[in-house]
Amino acid sequence: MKYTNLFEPINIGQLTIKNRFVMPAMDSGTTTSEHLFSDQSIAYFAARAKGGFGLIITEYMAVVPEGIGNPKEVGLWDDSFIPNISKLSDAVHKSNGKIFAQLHHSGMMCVQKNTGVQPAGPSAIASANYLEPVREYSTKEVYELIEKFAQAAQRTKKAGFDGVEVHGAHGYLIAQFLSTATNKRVDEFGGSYDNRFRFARLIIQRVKTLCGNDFPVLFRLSAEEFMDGGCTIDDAIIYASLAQDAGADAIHVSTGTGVGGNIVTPLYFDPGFNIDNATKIKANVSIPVIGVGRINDPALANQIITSGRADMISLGRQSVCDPEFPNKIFEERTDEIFKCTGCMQRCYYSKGYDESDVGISCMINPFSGKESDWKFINTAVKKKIVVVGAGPAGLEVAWIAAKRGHDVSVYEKNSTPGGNYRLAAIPPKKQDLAKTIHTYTTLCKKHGVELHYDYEMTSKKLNSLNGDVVILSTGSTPLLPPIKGLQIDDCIKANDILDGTKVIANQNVLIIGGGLVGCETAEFLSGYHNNISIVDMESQFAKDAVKRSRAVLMERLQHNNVSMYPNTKVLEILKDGIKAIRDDNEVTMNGFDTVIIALGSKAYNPLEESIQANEVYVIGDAKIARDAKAAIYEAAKLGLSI
Ligand SMILES: Cc1cc2nc3c(=O)[nH]c(=O)nc-3n(C[C@H](O)[C@H](O)[C@H](O)COP(=O)(O)O)c2cc1C
Ligand code: SF4
Repeated sequence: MKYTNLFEPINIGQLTIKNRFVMPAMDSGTTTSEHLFSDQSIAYFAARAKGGFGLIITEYMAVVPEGIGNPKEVGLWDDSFIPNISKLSDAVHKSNGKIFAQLHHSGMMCVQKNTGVQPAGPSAIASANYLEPVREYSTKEVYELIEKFAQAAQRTKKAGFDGVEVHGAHGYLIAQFLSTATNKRVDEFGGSYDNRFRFARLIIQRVKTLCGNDFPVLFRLSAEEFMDGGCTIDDAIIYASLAQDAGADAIHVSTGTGVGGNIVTPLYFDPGFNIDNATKIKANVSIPVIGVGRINDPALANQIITSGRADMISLGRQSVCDPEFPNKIFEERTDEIFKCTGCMQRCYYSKGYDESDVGISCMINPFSGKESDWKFINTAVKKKIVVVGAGPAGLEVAWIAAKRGHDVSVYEKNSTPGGNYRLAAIPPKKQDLAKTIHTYTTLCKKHGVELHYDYEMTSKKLNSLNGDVVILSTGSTPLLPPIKGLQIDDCIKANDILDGTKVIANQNVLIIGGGLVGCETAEFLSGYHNNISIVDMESQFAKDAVKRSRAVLMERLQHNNVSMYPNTKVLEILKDGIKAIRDDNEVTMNGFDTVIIALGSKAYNPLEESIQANEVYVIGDAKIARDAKAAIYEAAKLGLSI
């Protein structure tokens, strides 16, 4: 499908951007304690420009040292930063991309341990996140800050940047001035829309004065702040018009604040959820409007641009997940797109897999964030590689090894690839996980991997295949601990529900195990008019889920009237319920039609002992049952090293 409208050039002020794809500001996690971009940060941004993004916006950059929100935030407060940031603009320009710097000050969201000084903001109101006393900026200081913003912009211009984005979103300093929740000033910077906008207006105007009218200025704002007394879309429409009047060349419509949340939204928010807000703003201004928020699909991107709902689309996590998203669309290789699932597991809550795995990356594409480090090097010795199991780990290692020139075959016992990861796509709102598997199999086919399904591997068959290398990625099976009364052969497991083997409707259901699988199975079953209860011996349900996703999942379970019983250790499974210990008391819970087991999984690795190949690797859950993020990372590293 040719999505030609996405590749129409557009002007921001007098600057022409080659297409409609924007990479928004995102902390790369690889800047230095000297407040500089590292070689990896530069390689990371350059890869997105090379992948086709017409406009790259840097992660937020501090206009004054006391405004940093992140201890390693890149600085713009004096000229010494110019050589370092020039390297970034050069790298982006090499691929014909344009680069804007995001000008930032955290205001009341600063913390003293990072800045060394007491946080200050429009009013002496503490951030509910950090609970540190906040000082109110004097009127004189506000005027001084305006000058600092403009001087920072001027430095980016000297460093070859094509424009700046004034960060008026997400509850940082400028947004704090805009928000009725945080601006209670009685001088000319508070009390009315015009006054609350004065700080932003004077920054935009002063940037134009110092940098020239032809130096583009984007204004980013949050369409909704999701906090009591915070800005709503109606406020944002007014501020967007005021930004246009002040001389801004485009509006970037984001959402959320550090306190109200939803700057980065979990998978439960639908793709493109914020575009209606961009459209409302677009109806009230004549400058270009950029929309953002879980845009992860070519057809959706195209629809937004073609229908005129926004002028440009900004892809945060999708650009983390696949730096080549625009090029793959242009070259009609959409099946090869790594589609962001919204899981937040490796980009926002960036927990590396090992000590070398630092900075932003992606669960399904661990090459992201490794631009200066991981390379595909063709193999000098072509090996015959046999992979057993077509879950994400097996498929990932297969396509990477094949791309490097090995002869790779994958054998899968089921008729479809994906293993348990495929089942993880079944609960509501998790459909995008299915595309991960589709992408991996597409890449396998592209690089000549032979895929065999409905193939029950045995040691005899495996040895007769004579692989030089055998990779066992046979996944995991449900954990069934020896609980009294548990019928190992007959019990219903969460996977039986998710794979469609068992259909449970209009019943009283008890789920034993409140991990992510148990909770998501509860949500799935709620759609079949069941009355669900979950028990878990831990005090917290879905405790391993990322914070934001977990919070929304809990809200959704409450909305579905799922009853949750923490601190409940099952002693015995009865015909219609359980006997358990809760808070040192024995309790009986009965009257259930169905009891479902969701107690985790254990490695499934039946073949390792009898293999005769020289090189044998066990990866993913087959080694230790863990999450997909670890399995995929491990598989990618192996694929690059065989
Ligand atoms: C790791 C990470 C860091 C971010 N840092 C910034 C930032 O420095 N400035 C900013 O305006 N937005 C920041 N954002 C928000 C993104 O620009 C974007 O608005 C958000 O991720 C929603 O878009 P998406 O759903 O396409 O990811 C960040 C997002 C992520 C995931
Ligand atoms: S880790 Fe998850 S949310 Fe983040 S970019 Fe990758 S798929 Fe998207």
